[in-house]
Amino acid sequence: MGEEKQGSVPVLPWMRDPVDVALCQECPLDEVPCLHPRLKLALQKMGISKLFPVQAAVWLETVGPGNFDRDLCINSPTGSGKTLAYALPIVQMLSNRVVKCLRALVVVPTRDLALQVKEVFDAIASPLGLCVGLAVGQSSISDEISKLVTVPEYDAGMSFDPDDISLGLQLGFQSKVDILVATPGRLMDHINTTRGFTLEHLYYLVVDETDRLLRESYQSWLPTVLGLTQFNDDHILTVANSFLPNAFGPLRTRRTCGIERGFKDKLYPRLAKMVLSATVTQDPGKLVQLDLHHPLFLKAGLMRYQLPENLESYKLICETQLKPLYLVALLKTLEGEKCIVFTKSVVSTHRLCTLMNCFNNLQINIKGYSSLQTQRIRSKTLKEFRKGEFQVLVSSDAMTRGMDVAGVRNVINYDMPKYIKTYVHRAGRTARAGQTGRCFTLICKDEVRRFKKLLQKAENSSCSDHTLPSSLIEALDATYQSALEKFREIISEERKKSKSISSQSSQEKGKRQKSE
Ligand SMILES: Nc1ncnc2c1ncn2[C@@H]1O[C@H](COP(=O)(O)OP(=O)(O)OP(=O)(O)O)[C@@H](O)[C@H]1O
Repeated sequence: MGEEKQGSVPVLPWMRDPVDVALCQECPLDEVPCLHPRLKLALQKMGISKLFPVQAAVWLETVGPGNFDRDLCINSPTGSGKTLAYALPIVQMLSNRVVKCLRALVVVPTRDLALQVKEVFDAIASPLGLCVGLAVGQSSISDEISKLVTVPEYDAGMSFDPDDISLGLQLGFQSKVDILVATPGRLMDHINTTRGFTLEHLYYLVVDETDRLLRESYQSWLPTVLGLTQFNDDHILTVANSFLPNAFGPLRTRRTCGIERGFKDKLYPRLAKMVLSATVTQDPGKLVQLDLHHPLFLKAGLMRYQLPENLESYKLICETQLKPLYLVALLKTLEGEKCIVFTKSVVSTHRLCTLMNCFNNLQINIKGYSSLQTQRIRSKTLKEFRKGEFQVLVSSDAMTRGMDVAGVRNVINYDMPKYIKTYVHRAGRTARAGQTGRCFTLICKDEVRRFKKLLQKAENSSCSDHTLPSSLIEALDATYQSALEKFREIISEERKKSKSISSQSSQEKGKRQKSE
């Protein structure tokens, strides 16, 4: 995760004059203008009685007087409720749709985040009769397709010639979903190969964790999506209309460059976009890819990066070789509270988990969570963590963007983050939705200055020293030494195993090459 090079004054003019979300008040549901009664009921069922400031601000710019006239770029702290901020207006706007077709696409960087976002949509969209789909590659592609598209009867069993997608054949397909939550890779699979999957009727595009998604191009998903939603071909529409006169009916969404929703004398809807993150990029080269229309920048606070209001940050200074010992001591003092421990890489995550599990009588349940694991294992681990079946989740950064786990009271940076962005996203796994939380960072003396400089880049970042009783450290020392011995044995076994596997596979490769 690289830090951007430019200074803190944004280059793009629309970023220099943001709407301050913090000036927006929380809004009780009774006072939310035009809120659909069933949407209100669904929110109440979720235990929500008022909109958070960012949700109220987005509502005003979308459903409210703003009427989606401008695309929104939203920079609001972790845990401030960005998911509902974009989900609510989409569901409200689609609540009076007559025919089901894919109208809203939400793109997120990871599968687990997609599952989380889908759950939020399900809770508010189902009561309004809207269907939400998932394209994340969790199940087989055919299974996913069967949940996304209805294949016309006349077409069932017909073999598919990809060079022969005539419009007539496309017409009988029907979307089974109104809203789709997708990761970029699987989205591209459907765009490229799933018959009947079309973005032609799309009204709303959400790019969540925008800065992360813009960093990686994922098979050019963004230009592809934008290209497909600017579809305009009168000839094809004429053919379509003569083939099945009422096939499109109220769905017709011809997109023509320069014809915009909500602007005078403009007849057809444009694709409305909402892009969000707690750390929105200021890089004009990246932002331009989103092709935002008259963008409105909604931002909380004065500084570029903001930590949650009720977060307390602490530094715990210790010698590098004693870090595992201090971590165990710290966890013991946290007495069973849910914690996420962040390391610098998947390898460090594996090693730290292994070492921690070598401690005799630790009485703390620890599990690793990383991209080295299969999706099934990761989902299982996350489920157990949510249920509180174990206390400490050890992870590296990539997988935890946007993760919302109730009751996480502490975040521990076992390795100091290199960038403030990383600190913001890690620390943001706690102190969510106005709750309190603590973020501890383990550092050695040499890192103190660098750490202070890093935190100065964020609002609400005051950081005190945290000390542990020396008696506790001394008491744990012998256990630590024996844990280290066990750990070395395990690691050397693992090395031997991986060496023998790699020599076996190179022998097999050699044999294959000889026989060819
Ligand atoms: N209006 C509300 N009232 C009460 N709780 C809410 C409200 N809106 C959201 N929440 C809760 O706040 C938590 C954080 O919301 P969400 O995950 O949308 O945050 P976020 O801003 O997207 O954070 P991140 O930047 O980390 O992704 C969730 O548990 C959500 O259920």
